[in-house]
Amino acid sequence: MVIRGASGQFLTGFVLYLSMKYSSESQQDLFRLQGVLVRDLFSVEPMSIPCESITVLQGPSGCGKTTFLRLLNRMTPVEEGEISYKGRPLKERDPVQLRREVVMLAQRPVLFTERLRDELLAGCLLADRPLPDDGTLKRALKAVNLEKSLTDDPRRFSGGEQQRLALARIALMDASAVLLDEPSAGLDSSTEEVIFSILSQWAASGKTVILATHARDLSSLGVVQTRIFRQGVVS
Ligand SMILES: Nc1ncnc2c1ncn2[C@@H]1O[C@H](COP(=O)(O)OP(=O)(O)OP(=O)(O)O)[C@@H](O)[C@H]1O
Repeated sequence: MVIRGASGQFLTGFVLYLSMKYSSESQQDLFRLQGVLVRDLFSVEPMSIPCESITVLQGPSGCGKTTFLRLLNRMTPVEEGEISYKGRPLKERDPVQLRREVVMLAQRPVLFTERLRDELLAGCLLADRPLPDDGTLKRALKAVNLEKSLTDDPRRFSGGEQQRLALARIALMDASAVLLDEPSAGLDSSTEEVIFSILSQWAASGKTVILATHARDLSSLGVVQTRIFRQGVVS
């Protein structure tokens, strides 16, 4: 009786340990970085990026923020160290599928078409998702505070409007993580605030947001973890 009880307790403890380990690696942390070193540019202290969080990358121009973002969707290969995504090595992931889940928004939004409707659908086509109807597209525009007709030409939009269009396009893709390279660069502070509060809503609704920014006021982003590039080390 005693022996069975003891072994039962051990087994329960062991299973509990395994399930905690599994859940901490695959559910709570979307990315884990260990021993990552990029050329002579920077090294990364061991870090994790939790699911449904906002991580802000800060540092002077040229320190490697864009390069860091590109590591996370395999646009830049990891040469030293290891990055895991959802508990599995990133290098084992199919890059095309990975970039449907971990979507990157470049510093200047790339426009593919001459009609707002097609522009919004372009993300879904890339992500191989069913195409939403006009009602869904209009709701996505409303969520980013963009009052435009679906037949408008996005090439005539202002920089801030194009940036919000790019956010709506990403929202429709239903990505698990979004990498943003200075999403408010060159925009006024009220547009920056709108963009940051959209990112905050994304994190609250289940997306993981990682952005490089020079912005000083991060209050409209809500709770963030900040990673600073200093003297070749990201900590
Ligand atoms: N593919 C590449 N091969 C070699 N060097 C590169 C490559 N891409 C960028 N670099 C260099 O790596 C350094 C870091 O560039 P990166 O764009 O990551 O910096 P950043 O912190 O995002 O800068 P900024 O704030 O100005 O956008 C720069 O010196 C850049 O010239």
